[in-house]
Amino acid sequence: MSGTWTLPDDLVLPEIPENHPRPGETLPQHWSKCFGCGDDQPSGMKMHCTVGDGLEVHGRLDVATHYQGGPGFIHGGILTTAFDEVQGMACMVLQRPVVTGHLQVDFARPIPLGSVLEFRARLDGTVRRKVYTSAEARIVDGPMADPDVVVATSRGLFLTVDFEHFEQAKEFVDGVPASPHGTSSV
Ligand SMILES: CCCCC/C=C\C/C=C\C/C=C\C/C=C\CCCC(=O)SCCNC(=O)CCNC(=O)[C@H](O)C(C)(C)COP(=O)(O)OP(=O)(O)OC[C@H]1O[C@@H](n2cnc3c(N)ncnc32)[C@H](O)[C@@H]1OP(=O)(O)O
Repeated sequence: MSGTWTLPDDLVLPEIPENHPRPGETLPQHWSKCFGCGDDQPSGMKMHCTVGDGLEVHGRLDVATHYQGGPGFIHGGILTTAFDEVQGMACMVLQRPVVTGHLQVDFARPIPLGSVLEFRARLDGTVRRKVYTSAEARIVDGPMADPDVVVATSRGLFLTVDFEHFEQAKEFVDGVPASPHGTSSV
């Protein structure tokens, strides 16, 4: 990673709640209209995440042709969105809503269309409402697949918020969500 990112010394590691999905199990979407994970968002990426060991979460993304940036390669914003999603999902263990405060991505290798990306994200610890996360991506299938090569990395700071944070925008939710506000997994 070339960016600056320093983890604080006083990080707290959360306990994994009894009702949290176990390793290998799928994490529920946090919001059905979410562009990253929602199954009621036709234009979205529909990413699914599973629980890994400890505080790790795994996600996959099929790099579709309409995710194109430069000719033949993924758009950097799409890759950033995928990191935002899986790192946000790594915060789900806290069982509180979070929003992204800061996200920094290093694009280490080009990622061609048709790739299948595997993401490994983790919650590194919390300080008060601040949630520190990190993640890597690898191409596990497709034309330039090499699961030993990290093609991108990300560091993200999330902030826990109250549900009221989303109340102020509820008028703007499009259509009728499949899982109404406040009845998602947490
Ligand atoms: C999207 C969730 C839907 C609801 C689902 C509900 C439950 C699901 C559970 C979990 C969610 C699971 C998965 C989520 C997956 C993906 C989600 C994608 C997430 C997004 O895509 S979300 C959209 C983009 N996101 C925003 O739309 C945020 C806009 N923004 C704000 O709403 C405010 O900006 C906010 C709230 C971030 C902070 O505001 P605030 O007033 O609450 O907090 P305040 O300023 O007091 O800061 C407190 C401490 O954080 C430090 N701090 C703050 N910001 C910092 C920064 N940028 N860099 C470094 N440090 C920062 C301060 O320095 C201080 O630090 P200290 O404690 O040390 O003093």
